[in-house]
Amino acid sequence: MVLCPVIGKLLHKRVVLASASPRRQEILSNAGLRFEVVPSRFKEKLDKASFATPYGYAMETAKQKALEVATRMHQKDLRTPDVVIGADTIVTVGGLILEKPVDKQDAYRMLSRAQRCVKAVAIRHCSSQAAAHQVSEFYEETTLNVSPELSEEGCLEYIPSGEPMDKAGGYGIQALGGMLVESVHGDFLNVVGFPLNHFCKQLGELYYPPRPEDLRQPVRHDSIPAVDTFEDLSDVEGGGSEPAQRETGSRDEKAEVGAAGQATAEAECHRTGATLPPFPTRLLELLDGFKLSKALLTACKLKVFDWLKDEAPQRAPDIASKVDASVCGTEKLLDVCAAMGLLEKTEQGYSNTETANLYLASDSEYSLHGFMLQNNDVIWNLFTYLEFAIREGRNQHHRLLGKKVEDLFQDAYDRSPDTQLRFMQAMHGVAKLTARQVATAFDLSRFSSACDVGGCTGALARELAREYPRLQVTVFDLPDVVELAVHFQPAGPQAAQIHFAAGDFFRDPLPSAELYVLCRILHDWSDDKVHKLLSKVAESCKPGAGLLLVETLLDEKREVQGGLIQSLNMLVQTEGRERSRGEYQCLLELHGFHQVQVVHLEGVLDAMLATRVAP
Ligand SMILES: C[S@@+](CC[C@H](N)C(=O)[O-])C[C@H]1O[C@@H](n2cnc3c(N)ncnc32)[C@H](O)[C@@H]1O
Repeated sequence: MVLCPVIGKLLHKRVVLASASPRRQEILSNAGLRFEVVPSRFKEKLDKASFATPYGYAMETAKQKALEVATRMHQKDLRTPDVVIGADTIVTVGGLILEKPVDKQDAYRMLSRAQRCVKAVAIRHCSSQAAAHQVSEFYEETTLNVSPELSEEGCLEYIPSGEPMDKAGGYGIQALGGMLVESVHGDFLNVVGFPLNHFCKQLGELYYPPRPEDLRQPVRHDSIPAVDTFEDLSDVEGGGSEPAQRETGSRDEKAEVGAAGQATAEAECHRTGATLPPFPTRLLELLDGFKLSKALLTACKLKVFDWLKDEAPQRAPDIASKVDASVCGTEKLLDVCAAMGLLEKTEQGYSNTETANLYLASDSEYSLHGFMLQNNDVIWNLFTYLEFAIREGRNQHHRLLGKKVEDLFQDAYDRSPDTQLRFMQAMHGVAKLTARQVATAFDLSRFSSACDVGGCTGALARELAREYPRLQVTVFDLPDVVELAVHFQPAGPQAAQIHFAAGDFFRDPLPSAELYVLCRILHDWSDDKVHKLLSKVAESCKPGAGLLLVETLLDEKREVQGGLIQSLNMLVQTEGRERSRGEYQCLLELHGFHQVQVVHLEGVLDAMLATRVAP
């Protein structure tokens, strides 16, 4: 299971680890990364004196390792991998790179001082042209403190075990030497084999905008002192009792083998407060997400933001009496709303933020209040059955309502004007936010008539009419929707361009038009019904007619979470699903619509325009 979403970004890429280190491989594959192992043959003979810092030396070595593998693979099978990961490890004391101890005195000198384990990592993003490769690089540094009680005597007792004599830094942390380490400051996995946390953050910076908590731990370049002299490192870090290995595995890898030893179990034994894993802030935020949503929805349901709109700040008891709720409960709710950035809290009391005035008050022009209520009263309840939805692979209306639901729109909701109106308010709020983008995604000026099939309140029709003053738009929807649509139609010059027609798009003829619009319609329905509806639209079209489709395309490059949540939403709520661009393209072509153009809109929607060709 891939827990770290950013690792998932690499799942469909050809990733190569330029290292034979078993510990490094274990850490990366435990994190869910899929990769091939191609150990680098780069000879670690760079002139250390030409680098200002040990970090610089390690970094260049890591980069060269990745480059050597990328080049060799390209030459060998003419297929450059997508990503090559190279790494190099050094251990320093007082700015000097440690070698294997030359004698027991040297071993004692090394053992009795704090050591820094520095791992440099180069992530090479390959293209077919080597010169165009991009390299992201970072290093991670972990300090190992040896127990101050460590006596020369204790140390000298340890040295004859032989362990320190072939390890860079003088001991193996997972072996006997772990007894000497009192604390580890920094990433423990960095010492074991690979700085997984920093690696994920680095990928996150590439694939997602950095989150504030990702930036919390400062990079510590300046904590690495300059180096005066370096010894030849070829014998260092090797776990060096097997010099023959040096040809195939790098000193870096052997350092890990030596350091990591019998990893996990012993790591547990030696774990102290300083070696605890990072606090799972993001995970706990995710866990709390449903409580925050419910607080937002409850504040909307109680119309808190209506009472505070354009008003002077009010105190909790005043609001409590207006919303008919307890003072202690209201105060807690208001405080959470303030923490979420929806209210401002001052000495004078609480007031709406701009966001609340714009979107959460029920009478604002771009109000999402209806959408919030739909989420609170219907979708929330459906999501309590998410586990069943996942197990059964279907929506959960039958469980919520305790009856069989054949047609989502005609059977699922009770068709009382109140619930119908709430649904329409929800659709209206979202449609108003996106209608302008939809209306302007393509040049539609060649059409003189349009039919918005399932056009609900006419929010999109209005924007189409505004954008194209000679366009006549018919909104086609179920009879009870058309009846209530009057509540959403403001007067204005566009009113004369918009007409409503009642009917069932699966059964009744569609109004004739040069352009048909299906906005957020197809994703509600099974493939069978999608074919049925597209056949009806195709039958109603003359050659040259247009079909404007607005949906969330699953495979488009966008902020992933929104599209995927929408997909889950469709599973829980509808008979349908979100589909990929390829799937829609096939559907359109099957029904005689060609020349498909796609425009990505802000948020999760995409618009596709296709032209009906002669059958
Ligand atoms: C998800 S809403 C989308 C509304 C609007 N297109 C938008 O993007 O805001 C689906 C719309 O299809 C309408 N609808 C559902 N089944 C229908 C049917 N059989 N015939 C006509 N309209 C239908 C619903 O009443 C609703 O207005």
